[in-house]
Amino acid sequence: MGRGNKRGGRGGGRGGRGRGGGGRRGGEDNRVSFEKVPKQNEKLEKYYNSVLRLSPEEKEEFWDALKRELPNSFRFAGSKGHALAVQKLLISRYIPEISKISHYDDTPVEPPQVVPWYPDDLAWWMTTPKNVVRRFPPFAAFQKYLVSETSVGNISRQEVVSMIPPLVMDLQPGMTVLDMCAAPGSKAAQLLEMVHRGEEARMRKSLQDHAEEDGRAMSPGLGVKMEESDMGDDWTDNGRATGLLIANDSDYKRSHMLIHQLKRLSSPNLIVTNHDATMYPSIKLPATPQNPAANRYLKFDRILADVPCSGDGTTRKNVNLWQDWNPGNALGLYVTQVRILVRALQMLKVGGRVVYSTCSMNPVENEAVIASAIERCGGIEKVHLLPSDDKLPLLKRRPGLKSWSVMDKGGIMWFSYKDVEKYQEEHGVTPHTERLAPGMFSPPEDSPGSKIPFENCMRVYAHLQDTGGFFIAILEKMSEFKAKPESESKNSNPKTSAPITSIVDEIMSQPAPKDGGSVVPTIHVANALAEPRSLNPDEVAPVARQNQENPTPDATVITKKRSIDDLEDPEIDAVMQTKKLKTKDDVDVPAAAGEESREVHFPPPPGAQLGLTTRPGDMRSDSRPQNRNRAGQQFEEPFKYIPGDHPEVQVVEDFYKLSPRFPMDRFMVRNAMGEPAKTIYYTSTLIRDILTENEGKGLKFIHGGVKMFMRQDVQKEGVCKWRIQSEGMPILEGYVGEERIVRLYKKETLRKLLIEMFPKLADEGWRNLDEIGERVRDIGMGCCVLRIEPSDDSDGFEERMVLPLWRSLHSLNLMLAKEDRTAMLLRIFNDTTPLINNQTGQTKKAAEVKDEEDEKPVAMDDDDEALPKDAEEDMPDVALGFKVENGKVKVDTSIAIESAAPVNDRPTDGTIKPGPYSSIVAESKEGKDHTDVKANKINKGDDTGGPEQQLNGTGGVEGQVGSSV
Ligand SMILES: C[S@@+](CC[C@H](N)C(=O)[O-])C[C@H]1O[C@@H](n2cnc3c(N)ncnc32)[C@H](O)[C@@H]1O
Repeated sequence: MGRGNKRGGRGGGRGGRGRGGGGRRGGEDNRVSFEKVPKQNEKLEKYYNSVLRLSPEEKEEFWDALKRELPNSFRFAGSKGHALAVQKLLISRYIPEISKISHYDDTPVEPPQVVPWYPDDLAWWMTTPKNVVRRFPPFAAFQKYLVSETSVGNISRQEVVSMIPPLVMDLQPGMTVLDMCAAPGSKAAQLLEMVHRGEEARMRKSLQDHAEEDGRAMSPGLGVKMEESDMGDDWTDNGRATGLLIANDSDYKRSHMLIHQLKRLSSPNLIVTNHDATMYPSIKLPATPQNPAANRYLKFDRILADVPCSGDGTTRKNVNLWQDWNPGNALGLYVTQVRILVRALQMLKVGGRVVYSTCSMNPVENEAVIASAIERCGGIEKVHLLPSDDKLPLLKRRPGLKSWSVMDKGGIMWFSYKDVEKYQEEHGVTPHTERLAPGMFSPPEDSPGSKIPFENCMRVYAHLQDTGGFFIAILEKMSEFKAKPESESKNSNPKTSAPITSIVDEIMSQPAPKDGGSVVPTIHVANALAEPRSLNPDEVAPVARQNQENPTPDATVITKKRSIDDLEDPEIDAVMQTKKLKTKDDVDVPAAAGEESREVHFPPPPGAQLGLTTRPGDMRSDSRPQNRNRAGQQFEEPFKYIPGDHPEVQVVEDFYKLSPRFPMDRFMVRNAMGEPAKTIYYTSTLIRDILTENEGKGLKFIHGGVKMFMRQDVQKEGVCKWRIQSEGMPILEGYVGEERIVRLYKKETLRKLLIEMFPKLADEGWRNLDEIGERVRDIGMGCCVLRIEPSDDSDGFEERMVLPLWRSLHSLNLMLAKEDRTAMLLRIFNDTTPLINNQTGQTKKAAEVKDEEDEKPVAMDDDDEALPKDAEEDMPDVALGFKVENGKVKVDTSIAIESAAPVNDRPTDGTIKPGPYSSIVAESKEGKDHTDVKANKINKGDDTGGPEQQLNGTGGVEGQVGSSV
């Protein structure tokens, strides 16, 4: 059921969404501004009218479609089972309602429809514009559902073409995957879901298989039949996913957007890094017992290179492109795009695949980049451009271009580089032609490049299925190669090469070791030093980039989905880094005399051993609160693993009666001391190995690990102060002993727990809690696991869920953030009852402050750029101390400890936000007094404060709704 035909652009039909009638527009602002922007650009039209070779009839459809606003699309995210459950609601509850709406203004309303080529009906789109859905009252319930499920990560508002690249990667669970340019992270989220595909079912099966050995009662939900095909092949770790996703972005702020996006998936198999992808560093792996002396480096099974591009496929969303498009944009990006793709191919395993994608239609950024990268990596014997026609058969697309012309900055079309050379012989290099390079042109007929099967690429145009424009190519590495230095490639622009380039080229062209390890960017600067010296690519990169790319205004092009403001940051950072890296102290350690090639890349900065790390973005080895560099970037706290026999781990093991089959050697903390202070994280083994092996080597790891336990001040002896976090729950709950389990079967009981915070247990209050009343009355204080079991009962659940519960002295509380409670109430009960907070006055007040903060606007689309509301939360922990002086709690920023307060309550600048502290005067190290904060009582860990405040009043709870393992 192709939607393209239904709405088919072509100037006919309704002329696209929102065009019918002349009445008042439903969504004013955006739509009006969309319609106001003149959709003409002479050069753009001239270029694509020529280069795409569309028939006159198709040209009309093409331009019509590009001028219409984009359909409203979304994807059900998370594990397949859970995504399908949320999708079912759309079908059963909301589509029937929307079907009753015939028109808004004069425009007919179509209910959402399935995107035909997306697997399992998990992607949907609708013609009614977002603004209408937001504001037209009959859509209110549907809008609430969208907002609520988006806020908890069950729905991703993503443009449909942006969903394509992950789908053609053939990513299997267990694989190692790199997303080189990942922010804001909608594709990375898809990739991470694929890394975890089948995990839920496998873990259930594994628990089932070991129930007897573990001496655990089986939950009814665990016995359900599972399709073998849903389980995948990743069995080596008791069903837990063993694969890995590294999501990277060179822009520090954007890499934190990425954390925000991906954190919702609570994956212990994820690392976020912040590197320039053109020189992505090699990642070391631990030596094997068989060959302890050999260096091993991580190579990837799959890499996504969704590179920065001119974005001219997004005119339907970024309407200003009509005004801003300029042929120089693509020319400015080509070099970076080729470098990213070459680096991707270097870091692949033999047999591994790179998917290269852009939202540009320009062959200079697409086919030309593919051809240039293949040429530099040794030709089509080394790298295959794979066919893609077997992928997503219902997706309408066109094959890649076999030949194309290039438009220079002035709008002149050139058919070959020979013509450019001839022109330049006569006129010299002009500003319009200076950026043209041989590799931007289609390979000459007699060259090896002409054998590249460009038709294997996918070109998606707006008019084919009413989408944005996109380009996708799948490349497979056939054997190892030594990449040609850029300066030796006949495709590069000879006029923009600079001597330093060869240094970078040499770094980037290191051959991979035969053992399947990866390239170590090690080079020798023979003339400069008596002994060979290794250089850190970060040292030379920005210089090389500047020399080579010779930035002009064109170099700061509009990369897709980025505002001009956003663009300035990386450039500034690069310059700042360049300046900084020129200092002697940052120079790499010389290799030992006589050593052939020492693999010292990204050395620990001077003083790192002493805990005095100062380089921007390095993993910090110190714990000083001096946590920002001049560019405002935060330093990262180190990742320190704690041994399984650590006393705190032992306490946890004992309190929760964890099965001995649970791996206790994957707990990690983020402070230099390596001591559990506030949060204990959990990661997969591979992530542990990577974070440990590369510590202090200059890799910019900015996120890794799932919060598993959070410290809680509890006054009663014998109560474990480590409460389970909802994001860690799916990983742990199957291993928790019966002593800490509460089973719930009735929807009505859950509804009470969701609506009412801190229901009282004392004074017979437990009687109101139906089937769990007696159990929660009798269970010991502290954290427990609430298992919501499915049953056939009319008041029973279809889906199994597991949630953390806190038993206080006199009350009980579900450890869920407010938006999670609200989303669950809506999803399970279609209930919008306001929440009741039984906290005492002061605590409640703090809760309201937090609620107000929650109201701040958030990006509604996962493709959108707005900094997420909890971006600050995503910032690395800041180590701060507190001291009591004259009866007042003061901040001592010189003390390097992890605070017991939730991270989002902790001051980062010497000031204090309302949090679980006493009435506080915050004081910075410099002794400056800050505003007196009306805050909560000191955390007493009881009904008068403590855990509840941290959970609902003042933040500290994040995570997924209804972990469903
Ligand atoms: C097209 S966007 C990526 C969109 C992303 N894949 C997604 O699906 O949400 C390109 C990204 O590349 C980043 N970028 C630009 N130059 C880069 C470089 N040299 N290395 C790594 N990332 C880069 C930009 O900050 C931007 O976030």
